[in-house]
Amino acid sequence: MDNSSGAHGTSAVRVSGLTKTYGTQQVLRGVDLDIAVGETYALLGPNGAGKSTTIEVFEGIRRGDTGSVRVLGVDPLTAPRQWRSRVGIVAQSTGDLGPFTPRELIGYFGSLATAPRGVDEVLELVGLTAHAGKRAAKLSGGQQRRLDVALGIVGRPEVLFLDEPTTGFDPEARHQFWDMIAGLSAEGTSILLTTHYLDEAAQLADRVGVLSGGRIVAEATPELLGGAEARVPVVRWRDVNGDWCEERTEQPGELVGRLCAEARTAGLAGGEPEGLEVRRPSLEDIYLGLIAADETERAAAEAQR
Ligand SMILES: Nc1ncnc2c1ncn2[C@@H]1O[C@H](COP(=O)(O)OP(=O)(O)OP(=O)(O)O)[C@@H](O)[C@H]1O
Repeated sequence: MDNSSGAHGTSAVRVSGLTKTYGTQQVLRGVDLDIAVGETYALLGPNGAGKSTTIEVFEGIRRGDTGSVRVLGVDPLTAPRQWRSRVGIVAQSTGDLGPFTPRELIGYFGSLATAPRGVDEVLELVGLTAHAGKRAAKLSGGQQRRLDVALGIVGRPEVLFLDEPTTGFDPEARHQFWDMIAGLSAEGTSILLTTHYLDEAAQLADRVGVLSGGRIVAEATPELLGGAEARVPVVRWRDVNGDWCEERTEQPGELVGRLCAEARTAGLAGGEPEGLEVRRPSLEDIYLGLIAADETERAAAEAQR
């Protein structure tokens, strides 16, 4: 059924020109995405950028206005019933799970799938074994989120959509989650996740895309996002007057050597420039820079109208 061949081989998700307007607010202005089978893709963007809207269109629970959407080669809106069992969904918020326990819920969701994972295996994968018999409503926020993830993966989906999956997780749970996702990815699962944690995107994603102003404004591997220029190290120090100085340079060692020589000449204690630090911009710095640049560009375009 899936014969769509994208830039990275066969596509798990292939979207072009997706637009969506709520009332008078145009949220998506032409989203293009091509996620390969087996790829893990992190969709980043500020609050309200339209990440959940995009994912909901891919899940077939929301209708885009225009554009072409194919998930596993099929239009989610007209997909046959068996397509659903090939797609796993972890929405941003889950409804009331009633009086049931994780074991019962995982068992029930698994019974709807053609080749489900075992209930104990799933409980173990999401770290809920010790809470398998508690009522879902009595679980902590982080434990309920783990249960959401469990219900999304029990059917052994080929494509997994995760909308802010680790919100509310403690650091240990996030690391366990990352290991679990790495395992699913190694099994060949295609994964699209949204997250506000840039370390999570760097850890998990083969590629990241930045959604801003209704479009994907940057897309690359986490190591290459924003280009080489954005990764130039930044040297910060206080000058002899105590004022903060900052310089971006490809040769931080050379600059530091010069600053040390100047500090010695000025007779500073130990010949050390005060407050000296050399930093390579993190993925978060680069992401924030891309968002700020896009907002400035859009404001300028708006002002010219
Ligand atoms: N059903 C709806 N009706 C009207 N407006 C909506 C609806 N759903 C979302 N919106 C609006 O569309 C915009 C995008 O929302 P969306 O939830 O897709 O963003 P998001 O990138 O997922 O944000 P967040 O990071 O906060 O989860 C927001 O301004 C939101 O208020």
